[in-house]
Parts: sequence; structure tokens; C-alpha cells
Amino acid sequence: MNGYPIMLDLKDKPVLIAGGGAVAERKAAALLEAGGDVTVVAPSVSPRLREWADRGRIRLAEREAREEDLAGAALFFAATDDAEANRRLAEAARARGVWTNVGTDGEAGDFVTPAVVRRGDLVLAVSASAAGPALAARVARELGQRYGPDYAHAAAVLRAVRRAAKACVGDAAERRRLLAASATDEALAMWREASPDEPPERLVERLRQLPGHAEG
Ligand SMILES: C[C@@]1(CC(=O)O)C2=NC(=C\c3[nH]c(c(CCC(=O)O)c3CC(=O)O)Cc3[nH]c(c(CC(=O)O)c3CCC(=O)O)/C=C3\N/C(=C\2)[C@@H](CCC(=O)O)[C@]3(C)CC(=O)O)/[C@H]1CCC(=O)O
Ligand SMILES: NC(=O)c1ccc[n+]([C@@H]2O[C@H](COP(=O)([O-])OP(=O)(O)OC[C@H]3O[C@@H](n4cnc5c(N)ncnc54)[C@H](O)[C@@H]3O)[C@@H](O)[C@H]2O)c1
Repeated sequence: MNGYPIMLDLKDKPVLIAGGGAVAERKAAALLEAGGDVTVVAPSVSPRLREWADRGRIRLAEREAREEDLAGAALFFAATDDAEANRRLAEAARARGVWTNVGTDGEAGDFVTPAVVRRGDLVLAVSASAAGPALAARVARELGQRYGPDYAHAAAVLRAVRRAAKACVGDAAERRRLLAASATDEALAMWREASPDEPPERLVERLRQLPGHAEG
């Protein structure tokens, strides 16, 4: 496996999960966080999945998954504890062109899910390419300690700063220099104290105060 990492926009995209246990619940939680339209099909489901269904956060069908359930799905997660059912469903999904994750055998699917730490717009995702999820989980935990919750605010300000630089700095070379300096430790310390709601001119002024930006 030589995986290609991407960030998918799953907002309102139909996603099917076969299985209703711990693995299905973990996948559903991450998919809901990304705004996916999640359907779970399983004869028995965890209390949390049931609660999400009762509150309308997911759709739920309490029976074994069938090939027809795949119709219209953007992604499919084979997360049952029946390896043969997972394999059969994954094969049907592939025949329909639906990208598939197989929880009982990572290498049998089209993609594996990384361990993820979210800091607002800054997303830390670590994959061991199915070599050992415990390693991915450990490295992600360590990164989460290095890049703490305050990075969410810094990233939100950075987005506003970048938009401001695009709007207010006409000279492309200067803009590149400024933005190259916008992720240094000094810059991040500045964004922690700033607000994304400041006027664009003020944010650009702050950017110009950063050491090193004038050196080209
Ligand atoms: C990262 C994470 C994301 C998530 O699922 O959300 C994730 N597994 C996590 C945890 C975890 N899973 C398992 C353990 C027990 C220790 C161990 O067995 O090693 C732990 C550790 C723990 O619980 O800390 C058991 C396990 N996992 C898989 C198999 C089957 C197989 O090996 O093929 C078995 C054996 C089942 C059995 O015993 O039969 C398969 C997959 N698990 C993957 C992802 C994909 C590869 C990702 C990659 O390598 O990058 C892949 C291939 C498919 C997929 O699911 O996408 C999440 C960490 C969340 C976090 O804490 O941050
Ligand atoms: N990928 C991972 O991260 C990971 C982690 C741990 C375990 N696993 C593997 O994933 C499997 C599932 O783990 P779990 O902890 O969620 O198991 P679990 O026993 O908690 O849940 C299994 C679920 O599958 C459902 N199911 C069984 N046959 C089905 C079918 N034909 N259609 C739809 N649903 C069906 C059951 O009703 C149940 O809800 C385990 O067998 C294990 O090998 C994967």
C-alpha cells in the first residue's frame, strides 16, 4: 500500500456503515464531525449509535446489511465482525465504484482511516498504512500534545490574515514573503493574541511587524 492522503469534504454526503459495534461507532463519530450524512445498518447496535439514531443524527436500519444499501453511497465502511460479510459487501461496493474501508482487513479496502487530532482548521492525521494502528494512535497523541487546543484559534486568525493579505497586499512578491513568515513561532504567538474579526488592514499591519519578512 502506498496511500495518497487527502482531506474529503463530506458535508451532507451519504455514507454507509455496515455494523453497529465499537468500530462502527468510532467511524460514525468521526464522520459526523465531518458533517457526513451517516446511515448505519446492523442487526444490533451500541447504545450510543441508538441514541444518535433517536436524536436524528444518523439513519439506522436494524438488520443485516445488503448490497442494495450501497446505492448512492459516497463512501462505505464494512465494520461488521463478520469478515466474510465485510469482504462480500466490499466487493459489491467496489463493483459499484463506491470507495470502501474494511475494518477487519485494512489491505482489502480502498482506503484506511488515520488517527486524527483536530485543532479547528488544523487537522493532524497519522497513518501507519495498516501496519499497526496502535502506532498511528500513539504518534497522533504525541502530536496532539505538541500542538495543543490553542492552535485552533491561531489557525482561525491565520485564515483571516491570509485573506487580508490577498485583499490588501497587491505586490505578489511581498505577499509571498509575508505569508511565508505567517507560520513562524513569532507569528503564531501573535495570532494567539489577535482576533480573526480584526479589520484586514490591521491584520496586514501585524503581519508586516513580524521579523524577517522584509529579508526576501
Ligand atoms: C487509527 C484508527 C482510526 C480509526 O479507526 O478511527 C484505526 N484503528 C484504530 C485503533 C485500533 N485498532 C485496533 C487496535 C488494537 C491494537 C492492534 O490490533 O494493533 C487499535 C489501537 C487502539 O485501540 O488504540 C485493531 C485493529 N484495527 C484494524 C484491524 C484489522 C487489521 O489489522 O487489518 C485490527 C485488529 C482487529 C482484531 O483484533 O482482529 C484495522 C485498521 N485500523 C485502522 C485505523 C486502519 C489502519 C490505520 C493505519 O494504520 O494508519 C485499519 C487498517 C482499517 C480501518 O479501520 O481504517 C484507530 C486509532 C484511533 C485513535 O486512538 O486515535
Ligand atoms: N478497524 C479497526 O480499527 C478495528 C478495531 C478493532 C477491531 N476491529 C475488527 O472489526 C470487527 C468489528 O469490531 P467491533 O468491536 O465493532 O465488533 P462488535 O462485536 O462490537 O460489533 C459487530 C457489529 O457487527 C454487526 N454485524 C454482524 N454481521 C452483520 C451484517 N451481516 N450486516 C451488518 N452488521 C452486521 C453486529 O450486529 C454488531 O453490531 C472485529 O471483528 C475486529 O476484527 C477493527
